[in-house]
Order: sequence, then structure tokens, then C-alpha cells
Amino acid sequence: MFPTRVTLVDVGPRDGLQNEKQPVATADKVELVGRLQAAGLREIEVTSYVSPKWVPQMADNAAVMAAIARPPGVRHSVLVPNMVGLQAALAGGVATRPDEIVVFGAASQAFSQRNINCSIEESIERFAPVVAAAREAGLKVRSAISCALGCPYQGEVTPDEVEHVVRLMKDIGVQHCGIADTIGVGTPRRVQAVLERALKHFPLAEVSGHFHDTYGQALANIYASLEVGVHVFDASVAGLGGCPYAKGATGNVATEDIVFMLDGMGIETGIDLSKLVEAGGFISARLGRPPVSRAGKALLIKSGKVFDGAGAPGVNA
Ligand SMILES: CC(C)(COP(=O)([O-])OP(=O)([O-])OC[C@H]1O[C@@H](n2cnc3c(N)ncnc32)[C@H](O)[C@@H]1OP(=O)([O-])[O-])[C@@H](O)C(=O)NCCC(=O)NCCSC(=O)C[C@@](C)(O)CC(=O)[O-]
Repeated sequence: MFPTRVTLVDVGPRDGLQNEKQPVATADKVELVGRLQAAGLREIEVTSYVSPKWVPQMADNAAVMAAIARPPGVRHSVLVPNMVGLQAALAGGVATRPDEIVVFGAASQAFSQRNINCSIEESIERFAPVVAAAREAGLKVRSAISCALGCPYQGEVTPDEVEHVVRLMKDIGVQHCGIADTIGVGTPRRVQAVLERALKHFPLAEVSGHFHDTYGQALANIYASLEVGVHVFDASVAGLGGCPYAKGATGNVATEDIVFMLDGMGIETGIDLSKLVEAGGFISARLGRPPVSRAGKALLIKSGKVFDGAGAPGVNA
């Protein structure tokens, strides 16, 4: 049952950077995607086609999609909340279109309202034509279900509430179910219980975990997910990120930390840890602070890149 191979989707360029207050140069986003590809990542969430008034950092979505290298075998995904977003994602033609879109809902009504300005039911109504049109255009459609382990506004979220949204996503033709612990409050047994609800509706290869590390539970939750066979995870290089509509939620689990753990367990990822660490060092230097990734920081220091506490100026800059 324990997987021998894991697929990691690096969401750093999107989830990792969306919350940055200072503008991140388009060229740096493009270089980050290139470095992740060079490190062996085969699935990268590049940007989002959301309102620039809501998330200004992603306003250069089309420019990033136009500039990234597209090596064979690498799949690029983007977040899309509605038809406006899908049309924008497809507007540039085959050279700039993503391979996959992610529709993002929530298991909590309160979070749905704050994040996408509508109820859960309204979000599903919005997603239905988006899913149909995206599939018609040949794109794979993933879903992300936020607050599946707890909500910053509502508090407790039950597995029944999560399963309700999983079923709604399945009914509108979504092909993949991402279970997101937006505020990092999930613990291993609860994570397993929620994943088992998703696995009632989606095949094993089409259920993934998206764990923020706010309470230090993310690696334990990934281990718990592996125990039930789940082997696809979102992660963010350097541990970047957080959701602008989930106050206090820190970054996703760092890709470097998962790869370090999986390498040690003999589980294949296809990712070159040293190149990944360099990618994390690159973006951290651009942001002017050390990586949040424990493994990333330790390996950079081990290789002679020392942080002075004031940030990470000069690391691979
Ligand atoms: C969903 C909307 C657009 C609804 O926003 P709204 O204001 O309710 O939308 P609207 O349909 O009333 O339109 C208002 C204006 O926005 C424009 N608009 C409408 N749609 C788009 C679009 N797609 N792209 C660009 N512009 C758009 C539209 O054209 C109009 O422009 P105006 O006439 O005022 O000039 C808004 O709430 C929004 O963009 N929210 C951002 C949500 C977001 O990006 N959150 C962070 C990502 S989710 C996340 O991080 C969680 C996740 C996935 O990682 C998993 C986890 O950890 O939980």
C-alpha cells in the first residue's frame, strides 16, 4: 500500500508568491519556473487568472505563461475561478495555454465568501460551465477544496462537509480532488479520515494533499497520507506562501523538506534535491529573506551560503 513513487506539484510560483506585498518581477517568476523544471519538477502551478484587484501579485499571469520554457513532459497549471479567468487563460492560444486548470472551492461557507465572494453552491454553479469548457478545450481540471481540515472564520469543518463538496466537484466533471489544509490545523488521523472521504469519489491517483505548515504538522500529514496510499502532494519551494484570505496562514510545506524525507525513505520523486535547494535559494534571495524550508536552509548553509539574519542577499542572486 505504501507508495514507491510520489508526484510533487510545486505551487510556489502561484501559492508561494501570491501573497507577497512587494511586486515580484515577471522575469524572476519565469526563472523560478525554469529552475524548478531543471530540478526535475514535472508539475508546476504557475499562476492564477483571478481578479488583479483581489490578488495584484498575479496580474502578470499572461506574461508569465508566455515566457516560461515548456520542456516536454512538464505540465503547467493555473488557478481559474470563473469563465472570465478561463477565457483569459486560453486567450493566447496554444503557445501560452496551461495543461491544467484548478477550480478552487471551499468546505466552509465563510471562507468561500471571503476568498471568491460567493457561497459554496454559487461557486459550483460558476465552476460547472468552466469545467465543461476547459475539458472541451483539452485541459485537465483539478479542484482544490480549501479549509478541509479547519477554517479561519468558521473553525471546525467536519469530514461530512468536505465530502459534500467533493461530491459536488465530482458531479460537475472535475477530474482531480485536492484536499487543502489552508491554515495547517490538520493532524494525521483527521487527515486520513478526510482523505478517505475523497477516495470514495475519486481514484487514488486523483486525490492529493495540499498542506500548509502553520502548526508544524505538514510532514506528519504527508506521512499519514502515504499510509492510506495517497501519493500526489502540492508543495512550495522554499516554503513560500500563504493565502491572502486566510490571515496568519503560513506557507505550504516546503518542497525541499518533502524531497529530503522521501529520499531518505527510498521513495522516488524524480527531483534533484541540490538543484531544488538552489531554486529555493534563488527565489529567497530575490525576496530578501532566507528560505522557510528547514532542509533547504540547512543544505544551503552546508554548501557555504550563510545567512546573516537580515535576509538572504546574495544567495544565488
Ligand atoms: C473570484 C473573483 C474574481 C470574484 O470577484 P467578484 O468581484 O465577485 O467578481 P465579479 O464577477 O463581480 O467581477 C468584478 C470585477 O472583477 C473582474 N473579474 C472577474 N473575474 C475575473 C478574473 N477571473 N480575472 C480577472 N478579472 C476578473 C470583472 O471583470 C469585474 O471587473 P470590473 O468590471 O470591476 O472592472 C474574486 O473574488 C477573486 O479574484 N478572488 C481571488 C481569489 C484568490 O485568488 N485567492 C487566492 C487563491 S486560493 C488559495 O490560495 C487556496 C489554495 C487553492 O491554495 C488551497 C488552500 O490552501 O486552501
